[in-house]
Formats: sequence, C-alpha cells, structure tokens
Amino acid sequence: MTAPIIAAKGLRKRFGAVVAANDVNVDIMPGTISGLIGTNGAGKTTFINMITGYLQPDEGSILLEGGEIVGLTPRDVTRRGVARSFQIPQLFNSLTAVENLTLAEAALRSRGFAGFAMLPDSALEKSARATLERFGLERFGDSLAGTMPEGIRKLLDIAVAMVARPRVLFLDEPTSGVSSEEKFPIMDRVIAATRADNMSMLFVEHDMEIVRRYSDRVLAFFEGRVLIDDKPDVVMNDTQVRTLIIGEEKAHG
Ligand SMILES: Nc1ncnc2c1ncn2[C@@H]1O[C@H](COP(=O)(O)OP(=O)(O)OP(=O)(O)O)[C@@H](O)[C@H]1O
Repeated sequence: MTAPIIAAKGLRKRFGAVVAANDVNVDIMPGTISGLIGTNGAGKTTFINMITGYLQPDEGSILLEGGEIVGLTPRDVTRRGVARSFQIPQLFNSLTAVENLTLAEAALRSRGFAGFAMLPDSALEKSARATLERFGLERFGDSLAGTMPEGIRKLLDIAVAMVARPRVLFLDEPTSGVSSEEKFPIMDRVIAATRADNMSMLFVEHDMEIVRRYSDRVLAFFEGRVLIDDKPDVVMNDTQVRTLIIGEEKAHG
C-alpha cells in the first residue's frame, strides 16, 4: 500500500472561543490533486498554515514522509519539500517577474536575503526564464510585478512557490480575484506543471466547477472539521455539502 506523503492527525487549533481546527485528520497521497472546499471561516487557511509552519497546532501531529514537521519554521518546512501560495500574491511589485523568481531561488540557496547579491547570476536568470516559459509567462519576464494583470500575478506567484521544486504544494485560492475566463487557463498551467513533476497539490477553491474539474479528491471542511473526504462527484452530491457549503459558495462567488 502506498504511504501518504503528508499525514495530519488530530490537529486542533483554537483562537480564543473560535475552534478553527477540531480533530482534523487528512492524508495526502503522492501525486494526487486535492480540492479543499468549505464556508468562510471553516478552517481551510488555518489547516494550510499549520502544515506549512505558519501556525503551530495546539494538538496533533503532521508527518511528512513519516517525519514530524510540527514545530519547524516555514522556511524549514519549505526546505523539506512543502511549498505554498497565499490568497494574496506575495510578489515584490517593484521587481520584474525574472527578478522575483531569481530572488526566490537565491533566497532558497542562501540562508536569507544575502541572496540579493546573487541577482545578476546568469544561471539564475536562465532558470527563471525557463520557469516563466513553463507557465506561459515568458513575455512578462521584464515586466514589473506591480503592473501585471491579476491573473498573471497569481500565476507568477505560484511559479515563485514552485522554484523550491516542492513535492507537495498548497495553494490558497489560486483563482480568487481573477475573471472567470482566466480561471481555467490558470488552473490548466498549474495542473500541467504539478503533474509533470509528479507533485502532490492541495488547493482551496470556492468555484465548484474548478474543484470538480481539477481534483482527484475533494475535502469539505465545516466549522473546523472534515465533513467529508471523497471523490469529487460523491462530495458534490452529498446532501450536507450541498446544504451547508455549495449553497453558500454560490452566493460567495
Ligand atoms: N490569527 C487568527 N486570530 C484569531 N482568529 C483567527 C485567526 N486565524 C483564523 N481565525 C479564525 O479561525 C476561523 C477559521 O479561519 P480560516 O481563515 O482558517 O477559515 P477559512 O476556511 O480559510 O475561511 P475563508 O474562506 O474566509 O478564507 C475563523 O473563525 C477565523 O476568524
């Protein structure tokens, strides 16, 4: 039997009276794409924050290929092969696309922002341009990140996360804030890159058409718990999911 690449067990997290994670158990299998859905405040971002080291769970364990990662810093989690994006792109707006990518790579290779010194490195630039090509962004190489359309910024932000060549990638609302015509091309690029590297990917998404089309399995969160974890059709047709989540998400999106 294949072992999960990530096994989250018994995760709990409270913020005062709010229980954001209430005994969350999730296995992520190698090479799979998981959609994560849930109402606003269901605990989706909290879950990603705990896995990627941005939040420490109050209780529970997160195993990456069998090794505990609770307690590691975000940087150390990234170094072990788990990358992420945020709801809002984390780009340097006054730098070009190539500079954003080379900076990310330099920072990974070095131990911090001493990486700035490595910006003119032609090998880094070549690698950045190859990444841009992979995402169909080559014509934006010399554009400033702050001047790009939102869909391009989202894609560039994901490309930056992938500089680490992660084995597992977490995307927090990769298509939020972009037009409905842009959503599918963005997902097509991201999924192609994910599959080409046999990466595991989990993405938070409010658009049910995107979830249905791109997920191998879907996790539905409600009030800090996993309501159901199954194939997309099973989850989408589940009565509780339809009543508690999909109805509300239609209004949301
Ligand atoms: N740092 C924090 N301090 C206090 N409360 C928080 C904090 N982070 C999250 N919460 C609360 O925990 C609950 C879960 O939040 P979370 O952001 O994980 O939900 P979500 O499912 O990602 O929602 P959305 O779809 O709106 O992004 C919410 O009630 C939220 O207000």
